Amino acid sequence: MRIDVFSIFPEYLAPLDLSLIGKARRTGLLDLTVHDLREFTHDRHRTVDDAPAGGGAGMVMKPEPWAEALGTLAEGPRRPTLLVPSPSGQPFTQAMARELAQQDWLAFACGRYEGIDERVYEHAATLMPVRPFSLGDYVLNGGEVAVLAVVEAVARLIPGVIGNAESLVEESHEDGLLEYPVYTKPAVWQDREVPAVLMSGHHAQIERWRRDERLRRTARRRPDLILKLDPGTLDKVDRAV
Ligand SMILES: COc1cccc(COC(=O)c2cn[nH]c2)c1
Repeated sequence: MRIDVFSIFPEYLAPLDLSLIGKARRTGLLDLTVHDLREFTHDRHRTVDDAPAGGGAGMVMKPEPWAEALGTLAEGPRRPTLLVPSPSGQPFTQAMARELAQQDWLAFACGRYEGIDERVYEHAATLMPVRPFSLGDYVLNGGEVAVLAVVEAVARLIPGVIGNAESLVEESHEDGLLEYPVYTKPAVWQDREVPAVLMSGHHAQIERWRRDERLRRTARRRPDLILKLDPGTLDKVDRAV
């Protein structure tokens, strides 16, 4: 997979050189490039923002640098999907992560200030699919932190990026339920015991306990997810409970 990220703070994306994502880049599994948006400005001050039309607080990102930057992605016939972190974007979910992990080429535009001139979205949409997305109902100072999260959520689903693929099988939100509680040694810690079933060696009982815990935890913390479960999952869990 190829990934291009455009930001006025490229150093914010330095964590993508670390750990499993860094290794995937070094081994060629992931072809990730971070671009400084200011490379696409031509004035002495490398200006990327200006006052909002209609007044109001803050600044808005100018269209020209973005158009030039995104234009470099449209020189050939192949085009990326452009993802734009934004408080007014479509909620990012594990399902979206799975969908994006199937793509060959993703691009990310990191907004700052009050946002990017709306005409950039309109112009970009004539060149490639454009998908504003939100990590949640809160406001960050810019898109870089959201890009770190989404690149990690997507890249870890690419075969070979994380070692043991089986840990991808049972994952939170894979089937709409939250994950069961996990334990490790010691068996007793500060007078707190690991649930006996997990020490029993009875795999069927352990599996049933884990399904029960996933449903219990989801009902308690995310009742909204219970209502969205597809019938197959509910039946499976019903049989288990
Ligand atoms: C596109 O313009 C802007 C402007 C300001 C901040 C940002 C960064 O995104 C978020 O703040 C966000 C993403 N998910 N939830 C919040 C983008």
